[in-house]
Amino acid sequence: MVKLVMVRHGESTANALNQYTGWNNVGLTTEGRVQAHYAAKQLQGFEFEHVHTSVLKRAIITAYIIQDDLKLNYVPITKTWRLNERHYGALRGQNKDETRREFGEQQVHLWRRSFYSVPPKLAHPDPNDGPYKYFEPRIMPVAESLFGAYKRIVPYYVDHVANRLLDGKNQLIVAHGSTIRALIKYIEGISDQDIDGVEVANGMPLIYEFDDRLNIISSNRQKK
Ligand SMILES: O=C(O)[C@@H](CO)OP(=O)(O)O
Repeated sequence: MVKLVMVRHGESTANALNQYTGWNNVGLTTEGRVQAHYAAKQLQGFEFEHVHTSVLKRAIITAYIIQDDLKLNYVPITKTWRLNERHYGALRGQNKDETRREFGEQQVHLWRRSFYSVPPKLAHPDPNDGPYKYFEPRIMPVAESLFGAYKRIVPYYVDHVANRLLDGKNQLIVAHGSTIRALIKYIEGISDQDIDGVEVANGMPLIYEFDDRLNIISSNRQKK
């Protein structure tokens, strides 16, 4: 039996302001740090061979807090743009309630939770500097549906996480709401329609136990 644990970062400053975040690189609130420590507390005794996170600091800081609390700072960590949150395009930085008033509840729900809906696009991609400067410019999105994010997330999971699980080594992913929704969809084989109802809370470890062919033996995911 091998375990995969996925944790959404603790509350970010943008979460606290009810803003769309996506690839905006915001930090954790005090409450977010508390949630990261709480996640570690839930994972006492869990040992993992590798940590996977995004290049966004809210996830990286959460991962470091968990590693530190579990005294597993030495475990290798990979930071990859492929595990970044879904890119929210021109919605990023906007208040979610204000967009509900402007565009209606239904449109906002589609942007936030449907598999194929693409949020309004940026006129131009951001410059690919900072964490993205060694990647070819075409990786920079102007907006992503969950499907768009899924297409870049799942290949990373297959090549860098599933192979290690198949080798019997526990893995920890510390990432984002939509990144983890995409992975839940892939791992559980959830339909394009039903992924709409899947939510991921900040700092609550999602634990899967697999057999040696990566069939799910158990999971603590609460289903509606
Ligand atoms: O703003 C975001 O990037 C995400 C996660 O916080 O929000 P939503 O729940 O709307 O996908």
